[in-house]
Amino acid sequence: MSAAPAVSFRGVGKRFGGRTVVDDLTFDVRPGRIVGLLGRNGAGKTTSLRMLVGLTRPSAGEALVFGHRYADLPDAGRRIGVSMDGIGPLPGASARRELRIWASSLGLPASRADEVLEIVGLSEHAGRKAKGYSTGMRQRLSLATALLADPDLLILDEPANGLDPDGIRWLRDLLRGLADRGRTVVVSSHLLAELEQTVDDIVILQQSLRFSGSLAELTGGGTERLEDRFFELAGSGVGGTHV
Ligand SMILES: Nc1ncnc2c1ncn2[C@@H]1O[C@H](COP(=O)(O)OP(=O)(O)OP(=O)(O)O)[C@@H](O)[C@H]1O
Repeated sequence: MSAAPAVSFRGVGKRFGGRTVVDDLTFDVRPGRIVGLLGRNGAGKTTSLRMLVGLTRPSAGEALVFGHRYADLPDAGRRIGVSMDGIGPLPGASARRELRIWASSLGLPASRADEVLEIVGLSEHAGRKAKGYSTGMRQRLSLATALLADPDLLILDEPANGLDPDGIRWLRDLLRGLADRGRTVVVSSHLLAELEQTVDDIVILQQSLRFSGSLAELTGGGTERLEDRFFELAGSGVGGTHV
């Protein structure tokens, strides 16, 4: 397939102070794929996603969405949906009101707020203040925000955190449905078993790139477990010998 990549990291590096936290990261994400970004705590996943959406400036290389830096991509706010800590509606008003404000800033009709609340299963709680939401409900609200403009590319940092088993299953179906409609999803997660059931492709990051390719390629067509391959490629952890 010759479609231009939805996401390209080209020699991306990031240093904070004198410390390198992302080193020479290069990989592409093809449109219509669900890609799992995998790495231990502190591996540089969030930093990499933040560089992709222009929230952190790379120290080297470039992180591109649809061939452009985020800041230079026309209509970036509508083409790219982001669910990440620190991005999303402020929790002061009701979820519906916050989403309506967000929709308006994207040039979308207010009715879109109720549509995405329905999609993420929050319709019943739409009138409640988001600051009273549970962790899982906040996660759903963050996803609702990312989905508002029905974007071409979704960038989701740990979207399964706080979701119950029903929520995790729902998220999996949601992501698959989006990919079936040609959308691209980049999702970071620690939940290896969950990722194994959800993604097409895997990127393993441990400061530098350890693997980029299809899940099938990584697991020998399912003959090896993702968890085993992860430990082989990411090296031994610093937090102990048991998982
Ligand atoms: N603004 C910052 N200033 C200094 N160091 C930072 C900053 N942001 C991140 N770091 C450091 O960069 C490294 C990578 O952090 P990052 O949040 O990208 O990792 P992660 O893979 O997302 O981890 P986790 O799975 O724990 O969320 C960490 O050592 C972190 O402390």
